Amino acid sequence: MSSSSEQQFRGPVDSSRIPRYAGPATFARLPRLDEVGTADVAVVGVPFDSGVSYRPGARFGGNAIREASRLLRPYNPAQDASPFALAQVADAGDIAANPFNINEAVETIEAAADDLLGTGARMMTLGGDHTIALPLLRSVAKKHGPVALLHFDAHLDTWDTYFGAEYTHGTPFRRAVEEGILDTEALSHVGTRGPLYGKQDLTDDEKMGFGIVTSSDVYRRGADEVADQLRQRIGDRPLYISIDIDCLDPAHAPGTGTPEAGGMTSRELLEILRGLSSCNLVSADVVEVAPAYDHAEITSVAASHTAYELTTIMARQIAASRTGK
Ligand SMILES: N=C(N)NCCCC(=O)O
Ligand SMILES: [Zn+2]
Ligand SMILES: [Zn+2]
Repeated sequence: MSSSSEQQFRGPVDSSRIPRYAGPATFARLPRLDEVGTADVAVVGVPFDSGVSYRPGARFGGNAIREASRLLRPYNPAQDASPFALAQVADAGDIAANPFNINEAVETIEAAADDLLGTGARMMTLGGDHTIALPLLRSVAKKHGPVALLHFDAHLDTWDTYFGAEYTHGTPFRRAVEEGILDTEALSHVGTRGPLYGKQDLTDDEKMGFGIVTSSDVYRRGADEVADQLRQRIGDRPLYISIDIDCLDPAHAPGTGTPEAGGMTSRELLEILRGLSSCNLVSADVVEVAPAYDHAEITSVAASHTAYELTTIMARQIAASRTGK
């Protein structure tokens, strides 16, 4: 048997031989899951946006991120790692969720996530609107128990209901706390800003256990200090990172459904993520990319690089646990 250090994984199409704009788009031009059998990290799309409260269109986000990811290269200097050589990363295609029935869609997403996690893969999910974080977290918690959550977003997404609906893109984390699937000792929002319905929104959120790092905090304190603080709060708990692309300023991510002025830069987001590379990241999502409002792929490029950093964190940890380091 070959030693683990000699393990070969099928990586992206070689862009020096086949131009990167040729052929169908998978994330980072990686193989499809059915081409490799099983994967350590499964990149999966969830084209669902029936939970939005304002502009629709995030159902097209996953494929826009795949298209924008054609330019990613195999070596990530910021984390000194070649993620696709450290672990098998593959594109698992899309979860087909019912656009006309939110409750059924939530069940479908949870069941499909159970199947993927059941193969031993970690999930790198491309949304879709933020509703999808709830079924993904349910599935992750079945495997790991209540998880630490790092939630990058302009919004709290801990509101109660919209028009009486429990499952929407503004409510997934309140439901998750109610269901006991989050570790309430380690919950943080990052990038929060913008007007709220009332001060009570903040009181409720704090009662649920969330800490808040606003986008102004990131600006004033800097990415390194913020990442240090988050790392201390998370410790070695199993961690889920959920990234609503509207955590970025509309200048950095115009293609999204509920934009708010005064957000983080994409550089700040990527730097914070790199500062979390030692955390036990069990799965992650990038949601709320709505390409109809995008220009020149600004938003989907930012989202593809975000997913690349998250994938790199997971691949490094998988490789380290394989070699026992
Ligand atoms: N973009 C997300 N996930 N949530 C925004 C909800 C904002 C609102 O309609 O009040
Ligand atoms: Zn948001
Ligand atoms: Zn959100």
